[in-house]
Amino acid sequence: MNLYSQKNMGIKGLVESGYLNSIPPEYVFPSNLNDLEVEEVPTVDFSQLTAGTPDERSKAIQVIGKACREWGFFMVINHSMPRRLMDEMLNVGERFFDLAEEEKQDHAGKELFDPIRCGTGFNNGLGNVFLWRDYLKVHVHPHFHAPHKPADFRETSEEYCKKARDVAEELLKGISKSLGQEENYIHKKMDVESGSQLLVMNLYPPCPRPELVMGMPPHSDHGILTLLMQNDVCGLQILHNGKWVPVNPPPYSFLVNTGDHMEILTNGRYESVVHQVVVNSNATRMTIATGHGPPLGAIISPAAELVDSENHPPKYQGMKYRDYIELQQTNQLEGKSCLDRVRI
Ligand SMILES: O=C(O)CCC(=O)C(=O)O
Ligand SMILES: [Fe+2]
Repeated sequence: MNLYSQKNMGIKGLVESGYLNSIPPEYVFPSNLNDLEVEEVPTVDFSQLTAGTPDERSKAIQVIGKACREWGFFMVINHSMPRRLMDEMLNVGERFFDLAEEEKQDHAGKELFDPIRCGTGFNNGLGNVFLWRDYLKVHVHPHFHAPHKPADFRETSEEYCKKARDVAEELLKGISKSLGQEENYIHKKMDVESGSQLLVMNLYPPCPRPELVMGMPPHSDHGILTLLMQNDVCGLQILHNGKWVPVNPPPYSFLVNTGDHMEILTNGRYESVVHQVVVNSNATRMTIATGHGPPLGAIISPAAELVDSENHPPKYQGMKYRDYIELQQTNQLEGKSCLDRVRI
């Protein structure tokens, strides 16, 4: 089988084809798994943030602020997304990846900003290493899109994405407060109302030699905030104080992280954090992320309120969000190398 047909088939197709006697060399990824550290990622109780007593609310805001300063990642429990909907979303995602290759090809291999794009996670064709991951990416805000198959994808994902926005907006209020600003501060600065929202479904099939491959290489997310849920299979690792920390989120929680545009807006107070995905030999992992960002045409610079020319001069220059995404996605993903391009 040649590389071309592997790319067309996706990693799921390759794994299920029965051709996989050994790991094709294009998938072998240099290992960085020597420094694993077990640590507890902070947890935010969403119900205390949104419906708690004033005391509970201010404690929740403190937890968020500390998590953003020290981790850039936190788990969210007791949130407003119905469990039923999380199950339905995983189920419809699974059925999307189960579609015949020809049906998925309707959405495959198109341009970066096409509303619906699916494919297999080779490193944008630039690097030589392929990733052990198939994906579907759908632009769901300000204009909603959905693949036409499975038939219930549209209805389920529309409800899910809307409710994910609600959760993200409440968290952004808490984050704004934790910065000492009024609750709609980030909302206004980033024009979240007409902001972009991207739905990403990731499928990581089992791999006979998981230590040789990578689900997703170390990277930071380009937007403001990412909300991630997974089936019951773990694999995400966060780079924290120089060590990789594996994350075990409780069932039905969200794993939330701040992206590069949060770092830019807050002038580095809340940094985006590098994370990666490893795979395993016995179970398929599926994750569903919604990435929340400013409008594609917006240029975000460090906020005047968070800059002071003496102690905190601006650290980043503004770049149109669309150009930033393009820069990140058309270069080989490597840690925070994209953010370095706008660093002053
Ligand atoms: O699948 C995961 O656990 C993380 C995915 C991710 O980092 C991303 O989609 O940016
Ligand atoms: Fe990510």
